[in-house]
Amino acid sequence: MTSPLWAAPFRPDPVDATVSLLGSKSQTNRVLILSALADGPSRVSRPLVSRDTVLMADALRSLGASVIEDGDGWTVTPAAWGERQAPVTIDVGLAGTVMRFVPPVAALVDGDVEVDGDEYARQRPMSTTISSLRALGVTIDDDARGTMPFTVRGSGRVLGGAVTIDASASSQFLSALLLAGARYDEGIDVRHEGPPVPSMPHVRMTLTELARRGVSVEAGSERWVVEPGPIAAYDCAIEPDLSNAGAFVAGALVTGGRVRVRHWPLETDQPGDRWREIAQAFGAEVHIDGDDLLVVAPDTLRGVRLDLRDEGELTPVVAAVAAVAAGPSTLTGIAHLRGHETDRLAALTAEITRMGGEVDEHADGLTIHPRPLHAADLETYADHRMAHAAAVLGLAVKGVQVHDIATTAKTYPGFEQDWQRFAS
Ligand SMILES: O=C(O)C1=C[C@@H](OP(=O)(O)O)[C@@H](O)[C@H](O)C1
Ligand SMILES: C=C(OP(=O)(O)O)C(=O)O
Repeated sequence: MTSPLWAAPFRPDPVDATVSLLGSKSQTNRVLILSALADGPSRVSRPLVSRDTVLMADALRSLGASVIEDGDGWTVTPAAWGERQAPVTIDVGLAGTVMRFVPPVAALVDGDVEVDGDEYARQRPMSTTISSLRALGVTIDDDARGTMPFTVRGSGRVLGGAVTIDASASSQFLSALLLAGARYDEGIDVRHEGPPVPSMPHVRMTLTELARRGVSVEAGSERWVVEPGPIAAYDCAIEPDLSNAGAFVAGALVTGGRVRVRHWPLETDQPGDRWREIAQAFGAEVHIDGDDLLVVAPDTLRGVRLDLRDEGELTPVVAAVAAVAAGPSTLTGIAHLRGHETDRLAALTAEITRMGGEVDEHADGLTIHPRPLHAADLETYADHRMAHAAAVLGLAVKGVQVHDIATTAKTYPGFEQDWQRFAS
């Protein structure tokens, strides 16, 4: 590992901080996709501008849309879908939302669109994207391994109609088809067959954004029908990212401190809203104060038992808190995390163990037994949330250094500076 080590700030006494958050990655990338498919220009206020969302904007530009930065936001003008276009390659980085949401849109271009990404992105599951698009009439060239790179050979239109998928490895397979489906000739009628779909709040976020743009969707528990038709242009402001809020809530918890998170949305589809319940499960007091969230840590953190199937992306930071709690914690429902930025169950086990902790790794979760932890140099596996988890552990344990803290730029440019301020 060649990147410089970051000395994580250690805070032996309670933090007492107020934090404001950047915009939501998941909402920004949905809004970009839908604006690019809409029937006129849309303005996006306070978008997240980070690696994942810039990659999305660039991908949509490569497909003919325009995304122009102005003031505190972006104006998105749709592409002329269906027109002939020279071959392009889209770089998805390590962004699940880009690798899963863009191919169903790329199929609306008349031309070849190659989809590729970071080295580790080439290991993330993509077979459901490939097989579902094929079933809907799209030609795709791949090497039959169910991963990137592959080429979508669009003909300018997609027939659409009924398709059965297994979205148990990622809700993004389902969201992707729902986002583009209204622009297919027959719309889309998706049925899920298999173990439960994870991250259902993210699917609800997809449905909310579609409803705002006048798209008619019949949503069941295992079947979703999107009528063909226009997607209305829509101006919106992006909510603060509540999953990224988790690091600060966790920082308050592990130091026995308190944090005020500004502008916590009172109604939201974001899975990060569950931090209110998670903090309480660890023993904290949680209040909504005006439009802020206030979290006051207990003297002693209780161990927790949490099913995180719906909020899998919170797991690394929850696990970091669990590692310094007073009793054991069990996190379940998260087998799909093995296909995230890295195999997060293996990564968390390795890094907590590296600090002297004890973790039982299960097929679909973790049991974390608190042990006295010691300093260590923590790996982050190109995973922004492993970096957040490392920062939280470093706040609680003196001498932690973190490899590649810059990986946080995936969803949070400026994380190091904000964390330093929070910790001081
Ligand atoms: O649709 C989205 O914006 C996301 C869905 C979830 O993916 P999985 O269902 O693969 O967990 C989540 O973990 C990811 O960070 C963002
Ligand atoms: C799983 C995550 O990201 P992605 O959108 O790349 O899947 C995440 O942000 O925790």
